[in-house]
Amino acid sequence: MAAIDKVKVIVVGDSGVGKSSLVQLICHGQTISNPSWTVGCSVEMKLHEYREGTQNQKTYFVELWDVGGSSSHRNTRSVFYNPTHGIILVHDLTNRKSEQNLQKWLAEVLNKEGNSKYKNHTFDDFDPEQFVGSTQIPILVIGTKVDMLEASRAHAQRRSATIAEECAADEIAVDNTEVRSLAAGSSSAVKLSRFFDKVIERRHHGRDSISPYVDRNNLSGRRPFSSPLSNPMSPLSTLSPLSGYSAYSAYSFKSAHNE
Ligand SMILES: Nc1nc2c(ncn2[C@@H]2O[C@H](COP(=O)(O)OP(=O)(O)OP(=O)(O)O)[C@@H](O)[C@H]2O)c(=O)[nH]1
Ligand SMILES: [Mg+2]
Repeated sequence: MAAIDKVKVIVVGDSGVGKSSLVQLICHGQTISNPSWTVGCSVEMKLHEYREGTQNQKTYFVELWDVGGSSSHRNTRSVFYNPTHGIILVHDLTNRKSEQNLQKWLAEVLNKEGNSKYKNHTFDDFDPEQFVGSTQIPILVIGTKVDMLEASRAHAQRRSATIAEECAADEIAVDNTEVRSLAAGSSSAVKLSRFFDKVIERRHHGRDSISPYVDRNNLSGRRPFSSPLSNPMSPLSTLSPLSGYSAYSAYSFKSAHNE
């Protein structure tokens, strides 16, 4: 059986916004009642049908790298960013600061993704519009805790332009405590699937792969990163490619969530 190609999507956002809950929902269609906070990074896998229903349909692995949002790990988490094939920016709809901080998260990932152009940018002078088109890294913005948002506040939240508008990225709002938030056929599920298709398109079918963000290692045709799956020593390598979902915490140390 031919190996299944994969892509790597980075999931970032402030601590407590709901990244791990979201990744569990995306990869396993389950909610987590009492998630522990993520120290380091936790990698979850999902099988995705690229261009489903067309003659180009093909199965890919999507690796979701759920990066712990705690600021105390800011200096070490950059190891998880290179390479990056797609970025999911997560904020808490009841916490406007968490949305404002998405600019910081985007700059952090893109800086560490090896693009010197933004190396010296401080967070304050970061302008996401510079990234539209030039990055080509597909971005998806996800607002969580929509269940906790009163209708009136939802309107208020939309006063200023959002990072999704500035980056011309798709945006979805979810309640991670409800499995039906990403029910098949829902607009959120369709946007998520379209985002994964874009990531795969650019990574495996890209026309101009010499973009500033191309995986450096891949210029020589080598595998862009040693995903746990490709490393025979990794517990993941024992996975049957047919397994629909698999959970693997590559770097996280689970501890009680200090709620
Ligand atoms: N009501 C509600 N609670 C949520 C939602 N998403 C996450 N939570 C809760 O928010 C808290 C934090 O969720 P996590 O998924 O651990 O957040 P995180 O972004 O992974 O946090 P770090 O690992 O510290 O970066 C938990 O108590 C979750 O149960 C949501 O959509 N609605
Ligand atoms: Mg987490």
